[in-house]
Amino acid sequence: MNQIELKALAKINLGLDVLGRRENGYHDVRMVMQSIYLYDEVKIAKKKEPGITLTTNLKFLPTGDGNIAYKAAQLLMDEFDLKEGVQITLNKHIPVAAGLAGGSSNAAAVLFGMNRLFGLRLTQQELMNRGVKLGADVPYCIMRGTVLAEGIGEELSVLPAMPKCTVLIAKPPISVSTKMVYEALDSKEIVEHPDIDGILEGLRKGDLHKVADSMGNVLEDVTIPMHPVIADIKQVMQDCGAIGAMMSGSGPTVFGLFENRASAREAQKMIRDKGLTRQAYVTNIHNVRRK
Ligand SMILES: C[C@](O)(CO)[C@H](O)COP(=O)(O)OP(=O)(O)OC[C@H]1O[C@@H](n2ccc(N)nc2=O)[C@H](O)[C@@H]1O
Ligand SMILES: Nc1ncnc2c1ncn2[C@@H]1O[C@H](COP(=O)(O)OP(=O)(O)OP(=O)(O)O)[C@@H](O)[C@H]1O
Repeated sequence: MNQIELKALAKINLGLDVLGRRENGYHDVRMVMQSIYLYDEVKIAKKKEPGITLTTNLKFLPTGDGNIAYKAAQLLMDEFDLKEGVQITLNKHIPVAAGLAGGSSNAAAVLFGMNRLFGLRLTQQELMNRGVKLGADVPYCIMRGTVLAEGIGEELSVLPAMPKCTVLIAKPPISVSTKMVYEALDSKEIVEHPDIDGILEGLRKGDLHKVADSMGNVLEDVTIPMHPVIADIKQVMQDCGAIGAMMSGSGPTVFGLFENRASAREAQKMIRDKGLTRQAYVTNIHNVRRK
């Protein structure tokens, strides 16, 4: 095998609770993660010359070790003393710095792909142990599907699959720093914790409405006051019949869950017409899980 092509899926957080802060600044979380059918195309090809070269369709992204996909390749190359080099091609469709784990998912695809390409025989857990060194969302992006994530996001338990529905993603044209959002949370009191157990119960019963009614994200309390457009987008989604609408991760992307695809399209159009953002996409829950 000389090359491998992979889909690096985006994630949304159906629930995101923060339980405490660790001495190193990271936070203990309790999150319900879900893959969606919005993806970057990641191609990894062996090349004779040693080293890593990376190209991407987004000119503003770093192509050296500032790119998390490059870092992932470097990690395996150093550990296994690989003599051949790799050419990584990223065709990005997932919005950047959005709360959709785009970079983490690219890194996960590189770890998974290089394990195959070079016959490294690492188990999924061994890949995830390496992934967490690159970012807290990387282990989940290796596993995918509907998952409870605890610890800093790396302790994963598989959940019953999320019932199928249409997902509208809308990313306002602002960038949010995940580090800054978690830091800002430290100076706030968390008044209401999201009902993560309610989401788990909804998933066990296969009850989409129970899941949607229980959704919550404590990081909204930090990001929304800074960027009220997030609340405006949620409102449009709700007005158009979303059964749930919430910010994903540290934001600023908002996702809406719809039972009816036409309503999702209507919300997409209204979000664009109101000038809230052009980056609005209709997609689906995607329950494929890597084993
Ligand atoms: C917001 C989420 O995307 C929700 O899934 C994740 O919790 C963040 O995952 P991520 O971006 O892969 O996180 P990392 O790249 O490891 O960390 C970025 C920054 O977020 C903060 N961070 C991240 C994860 C965590 N459990 N606690 C934190 O406080 C840290 O300040 C860190 O410097
Ligand atoms: N392969 C990559 N894809 C996207 N961004 C990357 C990549 N490599 C490095 N970056 C940098 O990482 C930063 C965060 O990008 P990313 O799209 O992963 O954020 P995110 O969606 O908020 O992720 P998360 O939900 O895991 O916090 C950007 O500022 C970007 O410059």
